Amino acid sequence: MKTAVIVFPGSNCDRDLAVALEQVTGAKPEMVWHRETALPQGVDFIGVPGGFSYGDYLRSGAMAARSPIMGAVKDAAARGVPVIGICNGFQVLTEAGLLPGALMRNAGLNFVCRPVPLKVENSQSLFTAQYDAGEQVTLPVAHHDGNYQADTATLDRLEGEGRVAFRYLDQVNGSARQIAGILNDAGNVLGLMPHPERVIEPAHGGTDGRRLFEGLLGTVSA
Ligand SMILES: NC(=O)CC[C@H](N)C(=O)O
Repeated sequence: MKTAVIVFPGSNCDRDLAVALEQVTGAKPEMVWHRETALPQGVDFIGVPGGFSYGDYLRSGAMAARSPIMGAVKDAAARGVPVIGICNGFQVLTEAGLLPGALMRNAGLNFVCRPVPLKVENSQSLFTAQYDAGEQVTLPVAHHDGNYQADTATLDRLEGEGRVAFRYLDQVNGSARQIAGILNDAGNVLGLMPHPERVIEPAHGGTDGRRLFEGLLGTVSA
């Protein structure tokens, strides 16, 4: 399986994601610098990592969404290649129009950095097939712009189409309907604020993130 991790100036979770992908797939991902215009031939999975791309200037993810590589990411997503955007990656994917809504400043205006309990709302997606529906998991968050907002019609559509993948059990950042992660309409793009790549082995203090990557292994052809 060929995986790729996009790297922007200011990304800081790219290596954590690379380690997670290597542990689960057995192969190192290609690290793709934002100035590239093409992805590795035959890429099976694309990760857009967390961090502070372009220093979060303008709006978190706004400048990265306009990087040269994002054209290729959009083309791959349109072909059905699974794409995950974690934290800043989620912000990039909304800014790029690959996911609806926006990540606003946290309601409490604080940077929130702690493990949070979540409910797996959809266990049928490419990314969540290894979880049980309604299962509670704990994943860490670390962000100041995690307050997911969209208009009511969009929120209703996300709920109605089973596109809310993860929901916070507690109020963490002011997100509408406590949404922590959403899918695109085709189901091959996931954006989530919590960091599954930070809890993949017991030494991390938890392993609840590992099954997300293992689920992909089972659904993406080798
Ligand atoms: N960990 C991250 O990806 C941080 C995301 C983003 N820059 C924020 O603070 O909201």
